[in-house]
This record gives sequence, structure tokens and C-alpha cells, in this order.
Amino acid sequence: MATPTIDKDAMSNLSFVLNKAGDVTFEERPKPSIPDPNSVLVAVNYTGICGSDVHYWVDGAIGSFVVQAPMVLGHESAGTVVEVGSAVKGLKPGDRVALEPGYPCRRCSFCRGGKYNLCPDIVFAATPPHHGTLTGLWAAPADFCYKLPDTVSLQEGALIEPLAVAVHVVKQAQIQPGQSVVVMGAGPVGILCAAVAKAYGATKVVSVDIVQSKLDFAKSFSSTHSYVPQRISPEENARAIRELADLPAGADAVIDASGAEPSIQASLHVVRTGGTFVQGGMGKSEITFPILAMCTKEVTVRGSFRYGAGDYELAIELVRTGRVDVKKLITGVVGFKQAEEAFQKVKAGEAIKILIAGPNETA
Ligand SMILES: NC(=O)c1ccc[n+]([C@@H]2O[C@H](COP(=O)([O-])OP(=O)(O)OC[C@H]3O[C@@H](n4cnc5c(N)ncnc54)[C@H](O)[C@@H]3O)[C@@H](O)[C@H]2O)c1
Ligand SMILES: OC[C@H](O)C(O)[C@@H](O)CO
Repeated sequence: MATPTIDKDAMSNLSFVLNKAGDVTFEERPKPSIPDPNSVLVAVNYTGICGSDVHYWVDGAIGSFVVQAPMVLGHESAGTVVEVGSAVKGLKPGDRVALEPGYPCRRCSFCRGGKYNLCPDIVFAATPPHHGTLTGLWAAPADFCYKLPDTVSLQEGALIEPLAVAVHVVKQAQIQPGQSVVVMGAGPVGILCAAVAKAYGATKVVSVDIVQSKLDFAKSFSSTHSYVPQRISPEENARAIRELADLPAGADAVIDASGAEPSIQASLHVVRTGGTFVQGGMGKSEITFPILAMCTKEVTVRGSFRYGAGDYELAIELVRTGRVDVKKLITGVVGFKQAEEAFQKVKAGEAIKILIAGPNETA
């Protein structure tokens, strides 16, 4: 097939810029060029809104990451390759790609040890001071752009990022076929963790959330059971979850995708002796933690941060094979100029995932 000609000079590089907390503007920024022979230029087609984008928009900071200069938001994107560097193999103009938005140094002990998500010098889109992908054109290393199969749409491609987060969490949980999993939180990440756990062979997947409508969606998507925490102690909520799902010994694995202290506490009581707990949610930095339950049950406790080697590939494969139907998470798609309204809807809890079309997207 002939390579399509894409005129990058005719493209807009309109960007959605956060100036400071609550203050966003649209700005036509200088077009990036390919920085080195192994990089590509991508026209961004669709971008999802992550809770972290909303946090930066509302508070101007997440923990020690503070927006000190105007920053383009967004990091959940898919796009179309416009131009490739001279050394790039395997990608050509016109290819549709999911963008992995964090670029590690490739030289530190974490990168060399295969855990590049832990690289201290990673340049991560829309984590200050680095600009994000809510922009027209994006330059990226070619090996962090994943070609989408023909049957996977660009809109689905924008959901590969949160799905890769869930893939990483589930890998950390080391879920085996036939096991039971409790997922605290049924936002996009929790829902996707539940779906990936099911794809890994978990036969009981319990979603827990304080919002009934989120649980209704989780049940329709992949969970086998759901539970709304009551105003009782974490131990009592854990007991209720075990009774509900017929797990008298507790769950093999528990994943926190809420960041909420009470659910982290309940997690340590619902996990079985010798089970695994994975912290994926990012809430308060310090909490009261049931450390004796962890000790006496010999619970394996793991963190999970972003995604690493193989996670994007597996996320794409889960979508290609229909095991995780990410389309169902898309509440709506808005034009680029409606980005702020889309952020408002996500903040108000009116959407699971809203996609923002890129400024060059006409559909
Ligand atoms: N570890 C990582 O690399 C990584 C990556 C992306 C997101 N995150 C974090 O994962 C979490 C989930 O992300 P998301 O986009 O789904 O966010 P979200 O805010 O949409 O989902 C959180 C869910 O937790 C629920 N919740 C709140 N309190 C609860 C409680 N006491 N018990 C049970 N559920 C409760 C909320 O109702 C909500 O549905 C967030 O904390 C986010 O910051 C972590
Ligand atoms: O999906 C990736 C996450 O949103 C980011 O790690 C963010 O939460 C912190 O920079």
C-alpha cells in the first residue's frame, strides 16, 4: 500500500495549557520536530482525561509535583504517525499508534534492570515540568509508540494507557487461574484491573466502591460480585466481603485502586493468609496501616507504578482479542475546544472516560 502523504505544515499545534490551578487556555505552540533519528512525529487523534490531569487542573499540584510554569495537560493518547526519523524501523507515516507517555533515561540501574518505570529521570507527559499530549503534534521515541492492529480504533488506542496501568497492577498481584481477587475502587483503573484479573483467569472478582452506579458498571463489565462499604470498621467490611463472595479464608489477591484509607485497611483484612496486596491507588501519602494483619498473615505487599516492559503490548493484545472491551468505558468524545467542559464533567463524576479529539481531528 502506498504511504499516505501527511502535510504536517498544514497541521495545527493548538495545545490545552494549564497556567496555574483552575486557569487553562488554548495556545498555538511551536510545532515540535523530530529530535533524533530514532524518534517520530505523531498527530494526536484522541486523548483521555486521567484523574491526575484533573488534580493538576484543580490543585496545581500532586504531592511534590507542582505546576510552576504553564504545562500542556494530557497523557492518555493515540495518534497517527506523520514523520519518522532516519533510523526508525517498523513505523511509517500513516501508522496508527498508542503513545506510551513516559520516556526513561535508558542508562540508570532501573532502566538497565528492566524496570524503566522506576527511572528517577523519566520524562513523563503532563507531570510537571513536562508538557503533555493535549496538543496537535507530539514527538516521541519510536519504541514508545505502539502500532495498533487494524481492528483496534484510535479511540480504543487512547485507552491503552489506563489499561497498561491495570496490566502492571495485575502482574504485580501475580494472579493465577482460578484465584479470587478483590479490587477496591471502581473508577477506570479499578474497572480495568478487574477486567485484566478476569483475563488472567481469576474466577471471583469482587469490585468495591462507595458509589453504587460505578459498581453497576463494574458488574456489567467484568466483576462477579460488588460491595458498597458500610459505616462499620474495616474488619467488619472485610468480613462482609468474604461472606458475600463466599471466601471464608479471604481473597488470594487484593488490589487497591481507590487510594482511600478505609479501603486499604479493609484490604489487609480481606486478603487471605499468604495472599498478596497491591497498592495501585494514589491517595494520602501517609495512612494508618494494619501492619499486624500483614505480619501475622505473611501478606506479600507490593506497590505498582505506571507500566513497564511488555505492559503496553499486553494491553493492546487484550483489546485486540476482545478480552477487555475498552470501548464500553468511553462515555463520550468532544472536540478539542471543549476540553475544559470535558474536565468539568470528569471532575463532577459524570463520565467514566471522555475522549478529547485532537485539534487536527475532523471526525
Ligand atoms: N499507580 C499508578 O501508576 C497509577 C496510575 C493511574 C492512576 N493511579 C491511581 O489509581 C486510583 C484510581 O484511578 P482512577 O482513574 O480509577 O480514579 P477514580 O478517582 O476515578 O477512582 C477511584 C474510585 O475509588 C472510589 N472510592 C473512594 N473511596 C472509596 C472507599 N473508601 N472504598 C472504595 N472505593 C472508594 C471512588 O468512588 C472512585 O470510583 C487513583 O488513586 C489514581 O491516582 C495510579
Ligand atoms: O497513568 C499514569 C499516572 O496517571 C501518572 O503516573 C500520574 O498519576 C502521576 O504522574
